[in-house]
Amino acid sequence: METVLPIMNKYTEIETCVECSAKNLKNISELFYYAQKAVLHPTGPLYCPEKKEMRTACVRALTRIFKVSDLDNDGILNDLELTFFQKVCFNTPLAPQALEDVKNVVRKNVTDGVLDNGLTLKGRHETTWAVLRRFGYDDDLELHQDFLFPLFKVPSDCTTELNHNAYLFLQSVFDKHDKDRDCALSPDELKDLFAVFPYVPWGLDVNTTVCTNDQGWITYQGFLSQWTLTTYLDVQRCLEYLAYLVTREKKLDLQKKQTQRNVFRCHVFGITGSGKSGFLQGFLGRNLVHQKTIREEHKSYYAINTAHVYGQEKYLLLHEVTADFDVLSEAELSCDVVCLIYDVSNPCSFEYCAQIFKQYFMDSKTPCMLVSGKSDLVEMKQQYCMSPLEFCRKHRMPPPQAFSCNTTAPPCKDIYTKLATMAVYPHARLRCMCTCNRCTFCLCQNFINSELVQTLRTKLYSLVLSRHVTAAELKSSSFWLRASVGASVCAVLSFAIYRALLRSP
Ligand SMILES: Nc1nc2c(ncn2[C@@H]2O[C@H](COP(=O)(O)OP(=O)(O)OP(=O)(O)O)[C@@H](O)[C@H]2O)c(=O)[nH]1
Repeated sequence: METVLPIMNKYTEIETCVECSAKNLKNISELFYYAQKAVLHPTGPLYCPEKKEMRTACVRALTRIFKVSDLDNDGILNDLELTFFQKVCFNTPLAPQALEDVKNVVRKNVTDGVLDNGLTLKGRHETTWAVLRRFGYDDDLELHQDFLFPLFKVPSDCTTELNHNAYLFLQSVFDKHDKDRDCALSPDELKDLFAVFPYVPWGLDVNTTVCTNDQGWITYQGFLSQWTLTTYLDVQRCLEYLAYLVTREKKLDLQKKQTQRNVFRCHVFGITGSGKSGFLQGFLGRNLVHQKTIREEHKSYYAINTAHVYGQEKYLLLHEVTADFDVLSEAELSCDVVCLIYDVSNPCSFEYCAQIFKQYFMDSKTPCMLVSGKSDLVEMKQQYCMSPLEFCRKHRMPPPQAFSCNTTAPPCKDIYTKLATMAVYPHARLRCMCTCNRCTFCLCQNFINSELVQTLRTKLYSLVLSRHVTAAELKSSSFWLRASVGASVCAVLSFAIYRALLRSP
C-alpha cells in the first residue's frame, strides 16, 4: 500500500486501488467490479479530479440532454419531463415518492434545485454513462456516428421528403422555442434552438430562402420550409440535424414515393440581370423595395414556400440556375418544372431563354413556362426570329406570363401557383392555364363555366329537388341509389365530352 499510494496521488486518473489476493481469494469480486467499471463507466471523461469539476464535453452533453428533455423549454424539468426522461433512459418511470426523493436530494445539495445539470453527476457514474449512452453519446462524449448518420440509401430516381410525423415533431420544436408565441423565431429564440447543436446549422442565406416576418425573423412557415429544403437537397444532413434535436433514435420515415410527393422543384433560367433573384424573392412575398435591403452575402439561390394546387398545399422549391449556357449539368437540368425568365426591357434577354429551351428542354417531358419579367418597364422588341408569344405557340407552351416584383404590395402569387400546378400535373394537355380563349383547355373551361351550362345545371337541380325530394324520399335508399347512378352517368358523359374536346385540334 505504501508503494501504491504515492503513485495514486501522482496520477489522478487512477480511480481505485484494490488490495487483493488470488491465493486467499481476497477482494476478487471487488477487483473485477472496479476493473469493469473503469472500462465501462470511466470517471476520467466526465470529471476532472485536479479542478474538481465536470469536464467541458460532459457539461455540453448533459446540457443538451437537459434541453432536449425540457419539453416546454422553461429551463426546469418538471415531474412529467423527469418521468419521460427516466422512461427514455431506464425504460421505467419514477415512482412519485422516488421523484420527491430525487428532488429533495438535489434541493439539499444544489442551491438552484433541479435546474442544475449536476443532478446526475452527483449520483453514480454508471447512471451518468447510462444517460449519455441512451442519448447517443460514445466513449469520447461525442454523438455516435451511427446515431448522426444512419445508413439511409435513397434510390437515384427518388426524392426525399419529411412525413407527417416529422412535420409534427418539427412543429413541436418550433412551439417549444417560440416563447413569445408570435409565430416567428427571434435571433435569441433561434440561438436557444440551436444550443443543442455543436454548430449553427443554417447559413446567413436562410432568411432569403424562406419566409420571414417584418422583422426578418423566420416564421413558422419558413421554419418548416427550411427543413423541407434540407430534406430534399441533403437528407443525410437533415438526419444529422434531427439527431441533435431528438431524445432517442429517429424513427421518422423520411422517404415517400413519387406519387405522394409534396415538394416540387422548379429551376429558374435567365441571363444575368433578367430578374431571377427578384422572381425568387417575390415568391417569399418580397417586393423590389424589400429586396434592395438584402445584403449580397445573405443572397440565396433557393427560395421555398408553399403553393396551393387545387386546394392542396404543396412545397415549391425555386432554384436559380446561374451556370454557363454550355455547361449545364444533369443536376441543373433535373427538375419538375422549368421557368425561363426574360427581361421585357432588355431586347437581348429572350434569345437566351429560347436557346436554353431548344437545347435542353424541347424534347424533354419537363413542362416549361416563359416569364416576361420586369413587366412594369417599357417593353422592347426582342431580338429573335420570332416573338416570345409566337415561340410559345410554336412549342405548345403556355403564353408568356407577365411578372413584376416592382410593386407596392407583395408580388402577385398566381404565377407561382401556375408553376406548382404544372409541376404537380406535368401532363402536356393540362399545362395551359391561360385565358387565351383559343386553346382546348380554355374552350373547355369556358364551356363548363358558360352561362348556358350554369343555367341548365341550376334549372335541372331545382327541378330534381322540387319533384323528387320529399322528406320521405330523402330517407329512402332507392332515391339515393337513383341519384348516385344519375351522378355517375353524368360524370362519365362529361368526361367523354371533355376527352373529345381535348382531341379536337
Ligand atoms: N423594374 C423592375 N426591376 C427589377 C425587377 N426585378 C428585378 N429588377 C432589377 O433588375 C436588376 C437585376 O435583378 P436580379 O433579380 O438581381 O437579376 P438576376 O437575374 O438574379 O441577376 P444575376 O443573379 O446577376 O444573374 C436589379 O437591379 C433589380 O433591382 C422588376 O420586376 N421590375
